[in-house]
Amino acid sequence: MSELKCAECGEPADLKCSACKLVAYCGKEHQKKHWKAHKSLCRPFEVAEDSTLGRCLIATRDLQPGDVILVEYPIIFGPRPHMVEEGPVPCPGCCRLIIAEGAARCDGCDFPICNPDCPGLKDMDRHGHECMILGLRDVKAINGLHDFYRQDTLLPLRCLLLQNKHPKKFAQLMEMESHMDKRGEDSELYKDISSRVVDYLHDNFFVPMRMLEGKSGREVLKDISKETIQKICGIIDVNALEINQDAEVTALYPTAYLMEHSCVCNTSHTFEKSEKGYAITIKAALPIAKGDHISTMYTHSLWGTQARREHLKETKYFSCKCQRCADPTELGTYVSALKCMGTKDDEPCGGIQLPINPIDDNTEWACDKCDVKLNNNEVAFLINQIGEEVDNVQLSNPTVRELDSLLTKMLNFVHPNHYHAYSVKHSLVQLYGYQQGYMPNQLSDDIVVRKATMCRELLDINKKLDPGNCRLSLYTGVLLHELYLANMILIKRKWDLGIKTKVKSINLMLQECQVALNRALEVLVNEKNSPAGEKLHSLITGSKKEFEKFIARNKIDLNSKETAKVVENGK
Ligand SMILES: C[S@@+](CC[C@H](N)C(=O)[O-])C[C@H]1O[C@@H](n2cnc3c(N)ncnc32)[C@H](O)[C@@H]1O
Repeated sequence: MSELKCAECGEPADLKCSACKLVAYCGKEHQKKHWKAHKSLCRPFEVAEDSTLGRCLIATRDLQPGDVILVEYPIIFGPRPHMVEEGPVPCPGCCRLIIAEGAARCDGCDFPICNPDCPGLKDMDRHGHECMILGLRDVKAINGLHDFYRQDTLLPLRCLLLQNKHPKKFAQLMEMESHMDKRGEDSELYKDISSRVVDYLHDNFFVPMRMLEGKSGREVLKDISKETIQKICGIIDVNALEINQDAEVTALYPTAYLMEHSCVCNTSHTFEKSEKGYAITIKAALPIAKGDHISTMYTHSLWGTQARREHLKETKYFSCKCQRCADPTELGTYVSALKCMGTKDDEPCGGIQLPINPIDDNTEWACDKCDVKLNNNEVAFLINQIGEEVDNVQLSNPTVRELDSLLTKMLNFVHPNHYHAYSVKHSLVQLYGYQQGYMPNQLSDDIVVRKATMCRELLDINKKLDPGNCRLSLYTGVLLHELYLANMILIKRKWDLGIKTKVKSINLMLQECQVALNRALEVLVNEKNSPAGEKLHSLITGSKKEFEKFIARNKIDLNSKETAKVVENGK
């Protein structure tokens, strides 16, 4: 007789839910009846094996945007595994950034901490367990804190510690892809991890640990081999997710890691706060049909194809061939397009250069108006040079004038939608109206119009690159808010001159403001746990109240005929 019991009536059952295989029923009728209760728990995907992707997730039923696909807790989490040579470091208890010099020290291991009452210090799922190992080194550092207390090695150590405390979780972890075949002993990465992680842990903590084990006759950790530590570092690099809330945490999840990459992914995810154990919730961001692959994005949506593919190859060891990578125009955005330098009848030809086959690393770039061709390396060289200049200017706290002139110079070489131009324009729209000399009352109408136009252009790019608002919601939120502010400057100027809603353009701008503010709050829903998202959300909520007061004070009817038109277009 079946050991399974029907989830509806408790009678013996042999019909398992085909989607999650976690519950069973005595028959179809009870399965149907139980669906309402089971729906939110049922996992709407199965794990499949693909010859290119490895394991991946396939939808087992149709999903609509907003449908929950998965909620789960991490197997392990800890401070980001990147070495910090100077500047703030994460507290091992809570991962919040602290200045190590002069910080309080942990009673158990002497690592710099945020404060002695940090609850994570004694928590065995956070610092508590590793502290026992770290405390075996009896030397303390006064100077050279960054070399001596290496928070970047704590996550690999926490992974190693799972083998005794949570052997099942350790086994789950070790099943993940590490790509050790591509990170062999001769690779720079292997050598770097050998000295940065393996030797550090061995020399400082595992040598005294083995001595103690010898004396006590009790084994603390079975496997501390360099192969296992290297593999764990590979697993972290390939599978871990970054949680950037008020602390910089890196976590590994038991199922979420199986999502494949796509540059136009169909899910979004959010993390609960530290108190709730950093549970991840993955939701459909676009309609997903039964049989579709469930995907996320491993790289930056606002990089061009060359940069994204190179990053994926270097860090995740595969060549992306997704719909966006395969399209020379990148979904009609032209974010990698160049201006052709060729001439026709002694005049600039006015054409644009695009890669002939963007998923071929040796592709040529051809002009749509003349015969000039460039090779991929020449393009990479030019784009890297422009990128370096953009980074240098952006880091120097630039003035509007400096950014404007950088943009003008850059537009001799790249399409106005190029991602480097995008980055400069995104900064500019946030400086017009804020920087001395460019305060709202100092801006000419032309500049305000320029700000609004840039916002609309960048929003159009965001919509094409990230239709499900999975990755660019903060960028989109900022742009929608700046569009509202630009419109309001123009509206108030015209209002003061007595030109009111009779004028169609003012009506349209008012309606665009309303749509922009509502949409901005909508797109920020998934950012509620990020400090930047929270701040922006409250700023926009304030603007919305201001806007509503303006509408009420001036008795404006936003429901005139054109409203429907604008709302439709804005959606
Ligand atoms: C986080 S893991 C995903 C799970 C993995 N497929 C497995 O079987 O464990 C990331 C790895 O999956 C593979 N992968 C993910 N997305 C891919 C894609 N779009 N094309 C090719 N390989 C992909 C790559 O090997 C990549 O390093």
